Amino acid sequence: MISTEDHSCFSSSTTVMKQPATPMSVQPPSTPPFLLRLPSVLLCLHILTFGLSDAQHCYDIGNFTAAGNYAKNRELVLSSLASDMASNGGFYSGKVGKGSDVVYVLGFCRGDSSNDTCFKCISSAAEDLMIKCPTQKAAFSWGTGNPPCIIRYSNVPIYGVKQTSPAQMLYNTGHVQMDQDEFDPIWRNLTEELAVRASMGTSKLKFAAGRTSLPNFQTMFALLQCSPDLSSLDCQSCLWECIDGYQQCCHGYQGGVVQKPSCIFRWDLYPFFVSKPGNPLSSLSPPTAVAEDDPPTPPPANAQVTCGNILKSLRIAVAVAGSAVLVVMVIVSAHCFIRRRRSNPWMVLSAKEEVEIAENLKFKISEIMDAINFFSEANKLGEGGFGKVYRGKLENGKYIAVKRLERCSNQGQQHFKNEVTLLVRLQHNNLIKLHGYCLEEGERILILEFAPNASLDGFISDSIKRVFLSWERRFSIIRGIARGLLYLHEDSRLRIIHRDLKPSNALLDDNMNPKISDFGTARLFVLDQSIEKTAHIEGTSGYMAPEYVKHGEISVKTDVYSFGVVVLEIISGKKSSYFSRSGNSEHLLGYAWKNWRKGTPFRLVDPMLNGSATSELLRCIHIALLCVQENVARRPTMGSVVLMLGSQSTTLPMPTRPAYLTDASVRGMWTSSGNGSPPPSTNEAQDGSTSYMISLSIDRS
Ligand SMILES: Nc1ncnc2c1ncn2[C@@H]1O[C@H](COP(=O)(O)OP(=O)(O)OP(=O)(O)O)[C@@H](O)[C@H]1O
Repeated sequence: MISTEDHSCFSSSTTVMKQPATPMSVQPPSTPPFLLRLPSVLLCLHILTFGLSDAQHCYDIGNFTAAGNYAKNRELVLSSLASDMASNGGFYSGKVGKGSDVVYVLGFCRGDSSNDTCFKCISSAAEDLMIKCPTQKAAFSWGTGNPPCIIRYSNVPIYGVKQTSPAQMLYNTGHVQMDQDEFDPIWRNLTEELAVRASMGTSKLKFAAGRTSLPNFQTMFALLQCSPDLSSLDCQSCLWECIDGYQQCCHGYQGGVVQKPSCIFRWDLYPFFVSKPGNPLSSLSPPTAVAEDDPPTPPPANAQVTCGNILKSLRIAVAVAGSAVLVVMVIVSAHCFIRRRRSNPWMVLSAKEEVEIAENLKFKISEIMDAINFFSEANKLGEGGFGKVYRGKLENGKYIAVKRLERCSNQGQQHFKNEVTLLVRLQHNNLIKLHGYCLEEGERILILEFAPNASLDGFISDSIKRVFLSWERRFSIIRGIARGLLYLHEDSRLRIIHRDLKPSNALLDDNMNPKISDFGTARLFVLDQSIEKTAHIEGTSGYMAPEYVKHGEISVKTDVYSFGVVVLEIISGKKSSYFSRSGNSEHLLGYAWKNWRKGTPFRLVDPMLNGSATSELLRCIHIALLCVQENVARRPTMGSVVLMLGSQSTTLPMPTRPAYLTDASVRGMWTSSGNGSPPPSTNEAQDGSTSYMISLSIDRS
């Protein structure tokens, strides 16, 4: 359980005095803890003397009379809120009264609260609200409990309404004790991944917490939560604002809190949240959850800044100056605003900009119906595991591809969320663009950039269309796919593993430029994490790396493996499934390896490529074989692949034996494993390849 001292330094000067001298595990071992803490405690006290903002905020939208019905209704709704929440699992939304006297209320506790702490936090916050906002028609409180809780009431409906101001920010006055440039991407990856996870929660709980290791042996912990009534998009944008807001005000410090009426964010270098078996923290990986009995240790010192109130706080701070330390703090705080963009030059969009984009992306169902002629078969481009894809034309003449997800599938719901939340933030010439989405009338529709030449798959498996694939074109497609994957793995704001790279997910625009598509199975990854284990295998036979199929291990190298298979297919003009279908039990990778070993690699090459640049071809076979090696560590990263493809002079290491699983062996493994896994759900494509979805019983230890 979190001690009261943990919260104290952020919110109460009395409890700051009680702050125990327990050394934090996050401090460098060589420095005596009291020396490290001393200046920080001084800072903390100094900052706290200029006054903290209240945990409550009374909105200035009108007053009620103390003897009127609104007052009675408010008292009724607030005094019963704690028990209403206790019986509703920590989140409650309701209303009391009629007409102009109706009072709407909403409350939620932090996801790691116990029933007891939740109850206490809500009860005292409700009481405080009645005292501190005696006649105001709308107000909210972050509570004074630890963990905190949020209450809002208003005379207008608030369920599902995102409220992001005012915000409260607090930061830990200790500084990050490692190279900031090395630290920043790790921080961003953890917080951004948790923001996505939290936003994908349920209508009862949108909460994610986790941790990641830092190169200096410290551990970073973060927790993000939204009011569960928010939509995923609203939740995510609220959390992005918290993350960006923290960066703006407090970049460089070693912990902080950003609280808004609709969402909260906290991070630090010590375990400040509680994980119990069975609560949402336990199921998060990566980052891993903190063990239940990890003692929550207080930070060395903290200070507070109220966002939206920052300038006010700074003015007061200057007024109580006399303390050189405060002046330094002021300068540093002001400096943070300027530093943020400089420290994140690649952070192109702010959270606000992203929300605007998400809003602009909403399409009306009527617009889509007009564009694709009411889902007419004549407009159908193809069909995947989760629904059909149609070609359409918007009123402005622009062509689009409309992906309509099956109505009934839960899995489809997850895929839909995944595609929207990822695609909205990805911008690269080799990734398909998201033009919009539609969620009307029970439909889940993605409006995508239209690729006039459809998928690479259609060219490889069609002996007539394949003629158009000269070696120059194939090589340019290979390089384009490599660049798209590199962007996903290393260059975008997020680390993304695609998990289902295959020729049907490489679409071709009118210049035959490849665009990676289908992010339904894509997975966000934490930067410093090399391997994650998943119990949910999704992908297509022939393209999935063996360690992923057998053990659920995902890493960037699983995509590298799929890339290698795709390159061999492009070079050979044959699908990996071709060999097993033609009665020949040999897999494409086995065939390629055998000929490589025998010194006859050109046997693999599509006869249509006779006379093409042989050294380039040979180099591509070589690179592809490096990508599909059994030894995961030996497979190159996409960064190395792009380099190797771009220069004929880079020396390539010798490939070792590839690993592959035939379709039959995948099926056999899953049906006879006896590991309790259910049989895979499959979707057999016309070409004979099979898409798999299976939940494995894997050992997560
Ligand atoms: N943006 C697009 N432009 C043009 N054609 C497209 C577009 N998106 C998809 N298609 C076509 O629709 C087909 C189905 O696409 P979808 O992404 O739904 O599934 P898939 O990748 O083929 O299979 P799976 O869902 O099993 O991975 C594709 O093979 C392609 O031919």
